[in-house]
Amino acid sequence: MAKQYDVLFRLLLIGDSGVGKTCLLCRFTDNEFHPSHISTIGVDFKMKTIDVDGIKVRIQIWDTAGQERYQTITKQYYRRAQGIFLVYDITSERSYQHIMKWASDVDEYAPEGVQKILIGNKADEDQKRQVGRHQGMKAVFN
Ligand SMILES: Nc1nc2c(ncn2[C@@H]2O[C@H](COP(=O)(O)OP(=O)(O)OP(=O)(O)O)[C@@H](O)[C@H]2O)c(=O)[nH]1
Repeated sequence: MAKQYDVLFRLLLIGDSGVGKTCLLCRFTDNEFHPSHISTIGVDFKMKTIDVDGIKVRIQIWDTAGQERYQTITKQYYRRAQGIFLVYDITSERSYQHIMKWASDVDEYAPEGVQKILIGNKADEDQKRQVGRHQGMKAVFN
């Protein structure tokens, strides 16, 4: 049987509960959006294979629970990540302030040199924005 992919990347979504991590993942893998918030319990993952210049790249994205009570479990997944998305909600100043905490967890638990991307989610809710565009663009990582 032909190999289904050439390279595999393990990516991780982290951020406060309710910022929209699961929704980002569903949009990316299935192009779906669910308006309800069903909190992730522990961790979950989805995969998608994309073609990059003829190379089959399998992306395995781990979706973690933002709730404090699952953090002992979720931190165990940082170790194997090659890339980490740190997600906040532009309508929640609090979720943005917590990015510093999430970033320090990455420094502590993820491999050195892991790639980090900051995502300001819920961009469609601009009228409720609490985090300015420039604020979001300011470097929050070392
Ligand atoms: N308006 C708007 N709502 C969104 C967006 N993304 C997610 N939501 C809503 O925000 C709520 C939380 O989304 P989830 O994806 O479940 O949040 P989560 O970060 O995975 O939460 P936990 O699993 O508890 O960590 C849901 O009601 C979503 O419908 C977005 O881009 N725009």
